[in-house]
Amino acid sequence: MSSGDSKIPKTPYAETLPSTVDADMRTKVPQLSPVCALPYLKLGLVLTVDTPRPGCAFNHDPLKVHSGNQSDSSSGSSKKRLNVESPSFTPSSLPTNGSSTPKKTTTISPKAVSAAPFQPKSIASRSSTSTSSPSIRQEVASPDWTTVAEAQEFIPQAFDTTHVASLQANGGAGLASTTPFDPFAAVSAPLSAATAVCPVSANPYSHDAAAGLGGATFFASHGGFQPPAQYHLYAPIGPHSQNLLGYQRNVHDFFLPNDFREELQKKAAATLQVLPNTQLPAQVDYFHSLVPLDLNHQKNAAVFGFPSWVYKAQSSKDGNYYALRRLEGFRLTNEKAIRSVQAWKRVCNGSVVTVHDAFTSRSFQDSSLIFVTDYHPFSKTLAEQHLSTGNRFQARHNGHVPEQVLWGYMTQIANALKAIHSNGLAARVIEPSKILLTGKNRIRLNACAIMDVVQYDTQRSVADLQRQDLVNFGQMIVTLGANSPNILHNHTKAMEHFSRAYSPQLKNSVFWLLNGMQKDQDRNIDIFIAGISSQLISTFDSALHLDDQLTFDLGRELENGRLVRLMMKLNFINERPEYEHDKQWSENGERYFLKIFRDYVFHQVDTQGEPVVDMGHILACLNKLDAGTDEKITLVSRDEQNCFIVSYKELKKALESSFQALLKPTRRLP
Ligand SMILES: Nc1ncnc2c1ncn2[C@@H]1O[C@H](COP(=O)(O)OP(=O)(O)OP(=O)(O)O)[C@@H](O)[C@H]1O
Repeated sequence: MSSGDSKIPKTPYAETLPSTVDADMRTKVPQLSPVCALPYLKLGLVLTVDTPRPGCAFNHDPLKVHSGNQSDSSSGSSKKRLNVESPSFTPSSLPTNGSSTPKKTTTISPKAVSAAPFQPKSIASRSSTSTSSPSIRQEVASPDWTTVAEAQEFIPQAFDTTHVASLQANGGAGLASTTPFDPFAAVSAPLSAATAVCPVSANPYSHDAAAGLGGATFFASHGGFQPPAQYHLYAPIGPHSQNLLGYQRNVHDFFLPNDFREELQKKAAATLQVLPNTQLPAQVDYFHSLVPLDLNHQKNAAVFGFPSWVYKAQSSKDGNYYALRRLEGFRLTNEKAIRSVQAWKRVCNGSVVTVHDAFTSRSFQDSSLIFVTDYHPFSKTLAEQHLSTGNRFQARHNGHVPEQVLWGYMTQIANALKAIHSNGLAARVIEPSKILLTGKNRIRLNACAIMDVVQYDTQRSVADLQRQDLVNFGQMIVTLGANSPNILHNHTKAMEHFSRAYSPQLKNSVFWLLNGMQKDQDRNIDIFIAGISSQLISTFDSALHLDDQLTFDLGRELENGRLVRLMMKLNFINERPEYEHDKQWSENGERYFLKIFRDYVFHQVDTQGEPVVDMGHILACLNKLDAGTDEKITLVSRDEQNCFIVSYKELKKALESSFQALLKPTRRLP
């Protein structure tokens, strides 16, 4: 226990919880009177028992935590306090935790035992022969996978092995068997989609013709035993804490990780930020509450030909927040120019900042062009991150950009360009100050659509502009790789630096992009994407890992919302002043139980009369209430003159009926 204590991270909830709570989640387990013991159903704890007084007060001793099968030979005093006749709680689905102590499995009703066990149909035929299987648990836990081995071999539907063979036979131009495919080293033949298509093969996981419907039949009800949902039992989802035993949890298991929570809160704060006494217009078309996002006041017309300013603003149409980019002093001469934004609204891609609208405005006492895009709170540009422009992040981030980070950026920009080019558009601005970093290594192409309006009359074709995108893309990577905004002024030096600092594959890819305008071979974003496919896979894998992590984090929060709703209900009911100073409402009947139950949950005191602040107790009690368990607790009135023994099941019933009574328009007390 003591070795684990030092590893407990600091509480992220210091502002909402006393500092003792965090460590207490694992170590402070109070001792309870026999009837009010065992509140740790959710935490999987079995407690020592003490009976100091009838009020269910905690006799607080942080070191008295025991599993049901642990013996504490070191503490004679704790043994004395142990009342062996007290019922010990054993969660029905809790693993034995390495203990050899046999567990009783009497929680399933006789009806349930006779019910058919759940089996995927694909293995049903095999296991149906083994009718001598002794228990449900064994059947479910050890399906016979030999049946799966007998199934037809899985072949992805859009992939044909003959395709690989034909490529290899074809001089290895497309796919070499030993060396990785690099289209930038030599002229490459793009993979033909037609050759990649093969007849649809059978899916071994489907068990009938309807399986093509997304496996819906697999999950359909099997009509047998449906175990009741046990929301109050928290299943551990990896990654797991190393220093905790199976029955232990700490407070971090129930909430988002600290840094993630902090990041989200900063984003929320940035979104809600307002600027009082500002000189900015109160209203710009249908936007209000403008907050400038630029880091300095220097006018810079280098990118668009007009000085540009960025503001956060709230829409009065839908109440959402947007980023407004204002081009100062722009005069619209051709109505068609601004209509080109319509095509950009259709570009919906995770690597592009979505464009919503564009209009001219005189709200700034001049003629301005305003672009409305998604607002990404707390973001910064790649220039701010890597090139020491701006001032917030200067010197802190201005180091060598690791190769994997550059590859990550390249795959995301490639993704953006793929979406833009396939919509018949060109980005036209790809440079570090116009790429937003909205999360860790997560970037989005910003300021799209603007050049299509301000340089509407360009004579260049879309194909030409798309090839120019490739060149701009390459230049941006070289600039980032050199950590210098002006490196491109000396082209040879830039290339030398890049070749020294990065792998040949990265260098070849970038050189290929830089030659985008050359007509020696076909160059477009699709060919580029095919060439960096191995990097795409590694970026994809990272994205999957992140997805797993977020799902895990979400799982931690999942039940918290349920508990908050429960607490809301309790507080709706308890101590309503409109009923004759509360007496008629809560001093009688079932609502009286709820009232003193609230004391039992939140207002425990120890033998010295000191408040017990233990979140584990609260979580356990509320979960049992929500589940309506049969466990009984003793509730003692505040004057200690009355004592009630009620089960959580009864309390749950009381909670529901009282809440329903509140919802009735003309409430009549039952
Ligand atoms: N859609 C957006 N959501 C959130 N913040 C944004 C958005 N667009 C821009 N910003 C922020 O606004 C600030 C100014 O952006 P801008 O594109 O003008 O960069 P800049 O470095 O000022 O470039 P320039 O010198 O060309 O004006 C940056 O800090 C950027 O992070």
